[in-house]
Amino acid sequence: MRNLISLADLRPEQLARIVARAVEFGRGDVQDRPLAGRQVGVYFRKSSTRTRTSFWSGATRLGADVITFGPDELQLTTGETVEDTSRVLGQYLDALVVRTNGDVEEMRRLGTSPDLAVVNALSLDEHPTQAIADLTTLTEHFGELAGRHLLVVGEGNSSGAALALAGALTPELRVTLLCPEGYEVPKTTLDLVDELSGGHHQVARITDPAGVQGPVDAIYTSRWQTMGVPKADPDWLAAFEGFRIDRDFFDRHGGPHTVFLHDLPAVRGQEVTDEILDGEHSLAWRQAHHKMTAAMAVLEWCVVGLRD
Ligand SMILES: NC(=O)NCCC[C@H](N)C(=O)O
Repeated sequence: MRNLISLADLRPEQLARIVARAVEFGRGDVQDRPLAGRQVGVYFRKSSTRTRTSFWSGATRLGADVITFGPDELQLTTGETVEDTSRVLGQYLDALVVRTNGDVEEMRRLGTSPDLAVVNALSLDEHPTQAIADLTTLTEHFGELAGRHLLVVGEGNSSGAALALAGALTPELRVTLLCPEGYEVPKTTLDLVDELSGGHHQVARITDPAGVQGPVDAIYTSRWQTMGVPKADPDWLAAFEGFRIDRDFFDRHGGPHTVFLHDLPAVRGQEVTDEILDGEHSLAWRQAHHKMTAAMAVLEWCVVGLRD
C-alpha cells in the first residue's frame, strides 16, 4: 500500500507513470479488474461533485467495492484520534480517499496504517489528484509536456499549489503562476518546488498579467473563492481585476493552438466567460473526465502498483 498525500512525495518518474496510465485509461484501456476484491473507502468532509463521484466510479470500474462516509459519519467527529481511525479502517479497507478541512500533515496522520493507502482528494493546501488529471489532459492533447508553457491564473489555492509541485517534478514543463498580490501560492510550496527540483525547474510566479511571456500553450484558471468560501477582505474583488479569462485575455496571452483548462466548478462570468469555458479551445470538460482516469491510475498505483 502506498499513500498519495502530496505530489512532493512522488519521484518525477512516478508522477509521469501515473499520468501515462491515466492517459491509457482515457483511451478506454481497462482490460481487467486490477482492484477486484479490494475495498475502497471514500470519506468527504466537504462538498464535491467531480472528485468523489469520479473516485467512486473509477474504483468500481477497476473492480473494487466502494463504501462512502459523509462528513459526520466516522467517530472522528466525536473525538476519536486520526491515528486510531487509520489503524482500525486499515483492517477493513485497502484505500481511503479523503477530502478534509485539514492540511497535508493531518492527512499524513491518517495515512499511518501500513495496510491503508490514503489518497488526498483535496486538503486545505494541496489538490494532488487534480494536478494529475490536469497533466493527463495536457499530455493527451499535446502528446507530451516537454516544451509546453502552462499559465495558471487566479488564486494560488490547492489546485495552484499542486500544479506548482507538478512543475517541480516535470522540469520540461514551464509553469507560470499568475496570482494577484495577497492571493499567491504560499511561499512554503514555492520553497518545496526549489527543494524537490534542486533548483532545476521552470516554475515562475508573477502578479501582473502584463508580465506573462506568451503566447502560452495552456491557460488554466480556478474559481476565485476557494471552495466557495467568502474572503475576509470585503474589497477582495479589486485585487482580481484583469485576471478574468475572457476573449481579450485569451487573445493577448494565447495563440491559435492554446487550450483552456478549469478545475471546476466555475463561477461563470467571474473568473471565466461562457465564451471561453464553452468555446472551441476549452478542454475543461475533457479535464473533468480525466478526474476519473487520474483517480483510476492513482488507486491502482496506491493499492496494487502500476504494471509496466
Ligand atoms: N475539481 C475539483 O476538485 N474542484 C474542487 C474545488 C477546487 C477549486 N480549486 C476550489 O477550491 O474551488
